[in-house]
Amino acid sequence: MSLPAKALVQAAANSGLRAVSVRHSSQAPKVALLGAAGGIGQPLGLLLKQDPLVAHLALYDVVNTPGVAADLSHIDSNAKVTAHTGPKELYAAVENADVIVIPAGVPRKPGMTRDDLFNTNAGIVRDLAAVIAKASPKALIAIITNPVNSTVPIASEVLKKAGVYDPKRVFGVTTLDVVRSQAFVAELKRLQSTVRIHTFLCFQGHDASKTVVPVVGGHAGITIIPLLSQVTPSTKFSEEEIAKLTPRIQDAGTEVVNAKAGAGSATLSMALAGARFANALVRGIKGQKNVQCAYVASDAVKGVEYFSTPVELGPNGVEKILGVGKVSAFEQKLIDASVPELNKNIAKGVAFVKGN
Ligand SMILES: NC(=O)C1=CN([C@@H]2O[C@H](COP(=O)(O)OP(=O)(O)OC[C@H]3O[C@@H](n4cnc5c(N)ncnc54)[C@H](O)[C@@H]3O)[C@@H](O)[C@H]2O)C=CC1
Ligand SMILES: O=C([O-])CC(=O)C(=O)O
Repeated sequence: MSLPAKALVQAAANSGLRAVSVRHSSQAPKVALLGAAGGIGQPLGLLLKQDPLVAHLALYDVVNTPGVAADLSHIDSNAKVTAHTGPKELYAAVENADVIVIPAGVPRKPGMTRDDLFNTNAGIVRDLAAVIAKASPKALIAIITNPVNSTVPIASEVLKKAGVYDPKRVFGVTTLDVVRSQAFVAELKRLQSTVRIHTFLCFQGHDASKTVVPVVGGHAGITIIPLLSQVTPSTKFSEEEIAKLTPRIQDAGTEVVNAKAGAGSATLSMALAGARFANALVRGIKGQKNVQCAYVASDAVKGVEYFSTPVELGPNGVEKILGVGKVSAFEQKLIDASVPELNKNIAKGVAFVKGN
């Protein structure tokens, strides 16, 4: 691995990419969660309620918010919980928010692609972004709603139309791809390094909580590109392992959709990933710079306007786009193949807003 790439991954590890920080400051961050009563929203609300950095958790949904808020408000952590239901209460939910996390929208069923959600979810994200543009134009916006490759351009276009767009403040959440990659790599390498001493099995090697895998590109199919050449601790993979792991990571969302057999898509792992990313944004706001992979407006890769890479987060959102670093020939091919697919997804999102 090249030195800059190594430094980048090390920086990610050191920056607390994985850990929930417990440092307090005098600021009192407000986090608004839109889609709070859903499959992701409820466990994500639970995790955010327990994040010591969150002072106010504003829960918004079109249904069932009061029950979720009453339930969460009985947890003995410091975050104040407020409930906001229906479009009339959206403004109050997002007003003065530092971070807005959006898992509002429908999930996939078996046989669907993420793009099949576009017709329903594009309008949801557009309408939420329009209110955010008025009520909280400086908030950092973390979009979970699929298809992320298109919903991020949709929100961005709405903010542009309103004259308040700041490319450093709009994020597509790709943390689940990172979380999964870290889980799968650690599992594979832990199994490989299990040794038998007499009758005991001794586990050596990869600790999932210390494995760091950058994932770049976007958040659908071939646009999800795990950089296995940049794993830390430094890890060797055979060509066969790379050929198996890469599509497993790309199709991991579908693996969950199929296993849930019509009952939705990933919710629990996504809640963890969303909470980790929201915590990183809040830490950045508080001046604790840290590195995360996220799908943002980016010039990291030629010919495409939005791309996920490791980015440094700080008080104003994206402080620095760290790029893809040194990649293998295999990974470069995947990056090249992702560009036309991403451009299609981005153009569809942009046209949705401009045509309206
Ligand atoms: N970025 C990622 O890695 C992932 C993204 N997702 C996506 O997250 C989204 C949500 O998934 P789930 O929570 O499982 O779905 P869900 O159907 O369980 O929950 C969605 C919630 O959004 C609410 N909602 C619908 N329209 C709304 C609006 N206009 N304003 C506010 N809330 C609204 C619903 O009432 C519901 O409570 C889906 O689009 C799914 O594809 C899911 C997993 C991973
Ligand atoms: O696969 C889906 O539809 C939900 C999702 O984005 C994921 O789990 O990565």
